[in-house]
Amino acid sequence: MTVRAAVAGASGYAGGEILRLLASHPEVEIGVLTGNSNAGQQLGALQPHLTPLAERVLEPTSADRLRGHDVVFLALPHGQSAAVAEELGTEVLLVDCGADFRLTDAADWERFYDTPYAGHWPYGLPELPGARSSLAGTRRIAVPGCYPTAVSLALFPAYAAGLAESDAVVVAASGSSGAGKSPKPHLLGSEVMGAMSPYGVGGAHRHTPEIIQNLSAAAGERVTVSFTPTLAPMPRGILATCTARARPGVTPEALRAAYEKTLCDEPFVRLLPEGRWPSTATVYGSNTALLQVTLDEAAGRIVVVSAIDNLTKGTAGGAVQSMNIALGLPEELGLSTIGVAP
Ligand SMILES: NC(=O)C1=CN([C@@H]2O[C@H](COP(=O)(O)OP(=O)(O)OC[C@H]3O[C@@H](n4cnc5c(N)ncnc54)[C@H](OP(=O)(O)O)[C@@H]3O)[C@@H](O)[C@H]2O)C=CC1
Ligand SMILES: CC(=O)N[C@@H](CCC(=O)OP(=O)(O)O)C(=O)O
Repeated sequence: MTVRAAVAGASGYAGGEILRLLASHPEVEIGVLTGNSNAGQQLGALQPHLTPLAERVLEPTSADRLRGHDVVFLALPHGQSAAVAEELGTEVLLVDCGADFRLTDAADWERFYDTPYAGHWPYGLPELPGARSSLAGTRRIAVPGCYPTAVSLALFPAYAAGLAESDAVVVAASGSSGAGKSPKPHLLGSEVMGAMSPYGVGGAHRHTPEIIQNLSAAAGERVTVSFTPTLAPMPRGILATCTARARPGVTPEALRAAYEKTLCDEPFVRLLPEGRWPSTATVYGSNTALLQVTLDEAAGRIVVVSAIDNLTKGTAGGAVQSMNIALGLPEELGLSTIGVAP
């Protein structure tokens, strides 16, 4: 099978990472690439690491240009995908890396985003209970946010096994590429280098309802989440430290056994051997989520640390993994679990 794929937002970080993966996907042929302010430019001027595609020219983003492909990846700012989706028929598989179709509750959307609620699509985190069956054969995929990927993979096994009380506390650090390529004052090199800074504190970050949605579905009851994101002086990576009160009687052995049982067949989630802890460097450029879990018996809390590359498993890798499932291809095709070191 040859799958012809277009990428809208090819000049951005997410679009660039999608192209890095598609360029070595054995079943994909790369079709039209679009941008906005950079339309008309050669890709080589914007994404110089994508050498085989350097001479490709970006077209303006429009449904007409994206039509006629088997798959269209949308790596556009929030609020831009719905209009494109409406114009493209259901014969094309649309994979949206933005937030537009992630939330099932319109009220959550309206609280955190400033465009009208567009609806929800099958959610592209295949590891969550029931996700693979909703992705198989679908023509619409909502790729999760990068923090929700790291946090949901860390905590869903504890909730699905009924081991955690329904309030979680998460502190996560992200590399600066999570904020996209367009210039922002707090992302100037001199502001980011040498500092860790919190933002979106106190329930204000828009990923909070998405994390709650995922953990509540796994738990079968409403889970509350206190989520504190921080910006770290690195280009890529998320390290999420996630804790929840353990249910009475939970032992370290039962906790570990639940994680082993839930994750043992997952190609892209790896529970590390006891005593080893994840780090962002290890997953750089790979589609792997690394996890470690322990029980802090004195505090009565489950502690899970997860590391992902925000652009790979946190966006483009998750998008390609979900595309593979939707098209009936082997889930691991075109995706590497091998990182880059040092
Ligand atoms: N960065 C990350 O870690 C993650 C990003 N995402 C999501 O992926 C999407 C893209 O993010 P990211 O790549 O980081 O952002 P960037 O700012 O790096 O890229 C944005 C892209 O969208 C294009 N664009 C901007 N405005 C418009 C518009 N009005 N109409 C059409 N195209 C437009 C830009 O084109 P041009 O440059 O030509 O102006 C560029 O190609 C976002 O929805 C983001 O939330 C999801 C998970 C993680
Ligand atoms: C460091 C940084 O700024 N990260 C981004 C999250 C990136 C991501 O996953 O987000 P989307 O929901 O935009 O797809 C943020 O906190 O807004």
